[in-house]
Parts: sequence; C-alpha cells; structure tokens
Amino acid sequence: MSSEPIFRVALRGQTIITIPRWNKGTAFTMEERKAFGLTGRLPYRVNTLDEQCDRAYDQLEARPEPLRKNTFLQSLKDQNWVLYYALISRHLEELTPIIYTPTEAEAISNYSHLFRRSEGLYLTFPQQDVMEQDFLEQTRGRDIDLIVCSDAEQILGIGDQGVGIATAKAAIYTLLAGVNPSKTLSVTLDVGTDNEELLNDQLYVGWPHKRVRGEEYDQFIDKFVQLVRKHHPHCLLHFEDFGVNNAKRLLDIYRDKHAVFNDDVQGTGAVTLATVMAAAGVTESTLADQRIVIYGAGTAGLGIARQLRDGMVTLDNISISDANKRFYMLDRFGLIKESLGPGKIRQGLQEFVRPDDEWEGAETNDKGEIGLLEVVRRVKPTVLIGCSTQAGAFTEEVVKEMEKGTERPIILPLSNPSKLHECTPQNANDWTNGKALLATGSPFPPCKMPNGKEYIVAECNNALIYPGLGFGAIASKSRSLTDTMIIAGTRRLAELAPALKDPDDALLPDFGNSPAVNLEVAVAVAQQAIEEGTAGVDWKKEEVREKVKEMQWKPIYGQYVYDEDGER
Ligand SMILES: NC(=O)c1ccc[n+]([C@@H]2O[C@H](COP(=O)([O-])OP(=O)(O)OC[C@H]3O[C@@H](n4cnc5c(N)ncnc54)[C@H](O)[C@@H]3O)[C@@H](O)[C@H]2O)c1
Ligand SMILES: O=C(O)C[C@H](O)C(=O)O
Ligand SMILES: [Mn+2]
Repeated sequence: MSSEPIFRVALRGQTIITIPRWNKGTAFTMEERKAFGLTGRLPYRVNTLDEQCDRAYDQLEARPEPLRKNTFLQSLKDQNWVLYYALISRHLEELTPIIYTPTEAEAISNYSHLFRRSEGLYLTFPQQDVMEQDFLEQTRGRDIDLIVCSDAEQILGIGDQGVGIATAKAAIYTLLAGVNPSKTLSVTLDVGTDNEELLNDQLYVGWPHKRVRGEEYDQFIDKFVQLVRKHHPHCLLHFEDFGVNNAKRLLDIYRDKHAVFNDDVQGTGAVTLATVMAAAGVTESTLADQRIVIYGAGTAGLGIARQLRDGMVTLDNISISDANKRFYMLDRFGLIKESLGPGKIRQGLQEFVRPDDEWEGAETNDKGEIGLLEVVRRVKPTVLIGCSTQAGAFTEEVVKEMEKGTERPIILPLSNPSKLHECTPQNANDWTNGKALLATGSPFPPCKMPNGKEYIVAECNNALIYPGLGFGAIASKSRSLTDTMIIAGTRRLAELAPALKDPDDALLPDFGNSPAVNLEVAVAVAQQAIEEGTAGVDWKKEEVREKVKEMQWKPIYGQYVYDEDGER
C-alpha cells in the first residue's frame, strides 16, 4: 500500500495548474488529468518528480550567474512549490546560497527591477485604514503557523531596502525544518525608505516616501501585531531585519503577549553561542573562560553578547555581573566605555559598558576613542566577533595581535553578505599560521592550511538554527518561545559540532546536514516547552521526536481526488 498522502481538492482546469501550492505540471497522473479537466492542458507524457527535478536542474545550470539562478528559482516557486522545494533539497549546499545568503542580498537590492510577481502580504503605511481587510483577504479561513515580517530597514548588511527578505526567510523554514508553506505568511511592512537611490528610482515598487518613524511607526506596527494576535493567536511571529532602534525594542514589547521571535537578535545569538561552545570544547576551556570582543554593537552584536552572557550564567553558573565583564563591545565610536555618554551608548548596551579607569593610558584617536587594535592589544581576547558590516575591519595587524595573546584565536566574521565580511577566513588562517578557529556568516570555501590540509569553515548563520527553534515552538503549540527553549535548541546544536570529535574539523555541522540539524533543534525546543509548561500539547518526552517528524511538510506530491467540498 502506498503511503502517499491523499488530498481532496475543489479546483480544476486552468486554476489548479496556476496555483503553486497545487500545481504538479507534467506530474499529474492520467486519472488526475481526467478528474481535474487537464488532459488537453498538458502534453501527453507523465513525469515523475525526479524527472521534473532533472529537467529544472538542467535549465538552472544553463544560467551561469547566481542572480539569474535566483530569478529562475523564484519563478519556479511561483509555479510549483513541491518542485521548487524538491529541487533545492536535492542540491541543498549548492542552491541554498542562491535563494538565501549571499545571492538573496543581490536579488533584494534589485527587487524593483527584477520584479515579476508579488508574493505574500504587503501592508503599506498610507493604506492602513484597510489593513484588516487586506490581512483577511489572504488569511481568512487559513490555519497559519508562521508569519515572517520585515520592515526592511537593515537588510543583512546592505541597509535600507524598502521591501524584501521575509519570503526568503520563510522559504528556509520550509526547506530546513519542514514548516508547511501553505501555513506560512510573509509580510512586508512598508513604512517608506530613506534609501535615496530607491526614492529616485521611477521603477521602485514600494511606497516612495521617507521612512515613517516615532509614534506613527509604533502605531502601524501595533495595528499589525494586534491583527496577528486577534486572528492567529497561536502562530509564531518572526521579525527580520528591522533597524537597530526597533529590533530589540519591538521584541521586548511583544514577547510576553505572543510567541514572537527576532531572528537577528535571538537566532544570531543562538547560532553564535553554539559556535563558541564548540570552539571552547576544542580549546578545552569553558564559556566563562573567554574574553570576548564584539565589533559592531548593533542588533546582532547586542543579541550575541546577551546570548553568550546568558549561556555563561546558565551553563557555567557565574553571576550576570561577572559574565558581563567578559565582554568588550565596539561600535563606530570605538570601545563602548563610560565616558562616551548616553548619546553614543545605545539602549541595551549599558550592561556591557567598560569603566574608564580600566583604560587609562590607552592609545586613542584625537576624539578620545579607542580602536579595535588597541582593544585587542590590551584585552588579549580569546574570541573576536564581527557584525559591523565593515569589510576588512579585521586587518592583518589586528589578527596577528590577537594571535600573540591566545593559542587558538576564535575568529567569527559574521557580517553578510560575503563581500562585507570583516576578514576572509583564508586570510585569518594565513595570518595565524592555521591556528584560528573560524566560522563565517556567509558560505566560504575551505581554507588551505599551512600543512596542506583543508580546514572547513563553519557557516555561523542563523539559518542553521532559527528554522528548528521556530518549528519546535510551532509543533509544540507553544504560547511563547522562551529563553530556556532557545538555550535548549542551542545546546543541541553545539553537541552536533564536528570539532568536538575532531578538533581540526568544522565548528558547526555542515549546511548539507541542516535539515537533520534543525530537526534535532526542533525536538529539543519542543521537549523543553513541554517540560516547562509552555507547550499546548501533552506529549510524553519520548514521543516528541516522532510527533515533530510527523508534522513536517515534505516536498512530495501526494494523490489528488476531486471533491467539490475539498481544499482550495
Ligand atoms: N551570520 C548571521 O547569522 C548574522 C545574523 C544577523 C546579522 N548578521 C550581519 O551582521 C551585520 C550587522 O547586522 P545588524 O542587524 O546588527 O545591523 P546593525 O545596523 O544593527 O548593526 C551594525 C552596527 O555596526 C556598527 N558599525 C558601523 N560602522 C562601524 C565601524 N566602523 N566600527 C564599528 N562598528 C561599526 C553600526 O554603528 C551598528 O551599530 C550585517 O552584515 C548582518 O548581515 C549576520
Ligand atoms: O540573512 C542572513 O543570512 C543572516 C542574518 O539574518 C542577516 O541579517 O545577515
Ligand atoms: Mn537578518
């Protein structure tokens, strides 16, 4: 007996083949073609999904540039979801960088020029009087597990792009964790843009207006969040690439009221904690033993500092104030120290401000600012993390200085996309004679070590963990995604680090294994949710894995039966 799922579908003819959720193209069977009025709409031959993947892959490979591959895959997604996800799953390591980081950054910065078909929900500031109607138009009667939203103010490291990103992040949830794409909604919150190039572009598809800020902005966002809470009280609400003055602030406003998650704060914090835990395993030290310099104290920098700090408190049993002392944060005014004053010390950073007297006699510039090299010289960090968007900021001098103070420098240039990395892994490897323990935000090829061997550079990108964190919360019907659930998922990821078995191996599992890794994370998160009473299911601990697996959506077609009262 076949285990193929059976769907009762109420659509036929032209409609069913133009809806990507239902379309099978040449894979509709002869019986289905008869039942759904498709015999004359399709050429004779029935293909298998494998054959369709082969054909699509050949078409894709005929396009040499990554951006053209991205456009091709976007059209495929507009045509046929199963084929899109099946194709990418079969070539995961090759194609994830095409639909996601780094190529997605290029696609987003060209969004208005590449635009073909709208995707998801666009909520625009001047049309907010019809926000609820627009929202219901796409969600009425639907069971929604996940809403990914962005106001596109700080897209990766490429800044204000007006519109874009939420759809790519949602696709990764499906690809790597098995979130059902028909139960997700991507939302663009268009509150304008301060990007002059876009404002002056006749083809810009977003609202050509300066960004709305302050109270009006907050009210707009609140109106949206209240709609989510009213109509889909159990869905996970994922915030992506908001600006530095909004990301953490909005998370704090809503996290007690709904299951919300900020990927740049929490997802990045989690994947970086797992990386540092693995590196500490290699150097046979604890988290609390580290001296950590974070270059770029924005959304990601602060998220990482807080998550690493909480990791030290939970796992190494030290006090919060002791843990805070392990951090040295730098931003555009150099080291964050007391005398910078509140104007230059952003909300949330106060816990990590260094006392001035500790820096007496330090080398400064003419404004009294202390730069990265001087901080590295004095602190002798064991960990150096970059999330500054400043390409090349980890110079040879900085890296060599770090190497003088520690045996295995842990260096994580995390800015995306690839061209914005603070240093290339190969440079960091060369400058430390192969001693650096490395992970990067975007994918990089392995480094050549001085001994001729290759060192695999782990990809410390939140995509290795956020789909699992989110799916764990969704599957267990959790009311919130708590810090303890995030720590549980992070510990599971850290346990899977190849470097713990072989210190010369990568600090994180390979991206090719990311579906299996995200499943492990989801199971750990769901188990924790059940244990702490956040979950809305009452599974026994030992049945969680099977239950989570059963809930995963898979890119397979299933069999369709025509039914007037069926799904549409
Ligand atoms: N690898 C990952 O998973 C991951 C996750 C999130 C963000 N990121 C990357 O991190 C980078 C930052 O993202 P964000 O959301 O935190 O942006 P952000 O704008 O909130 O933060 C960037 C910070 O860098 C600071 N900065 C700018 N110039 C600097 C300089 N010369 N010296 C020191 N600091 C400087 C800015 O003032 C700002 O505080 C982006 O490139 C993004 O792609 C990576
Ligand atoms: O999108 C990514 O690749 C990771 C992260 O969320 C970022 O903003 O850079
Ligand atoms: Mn992001």
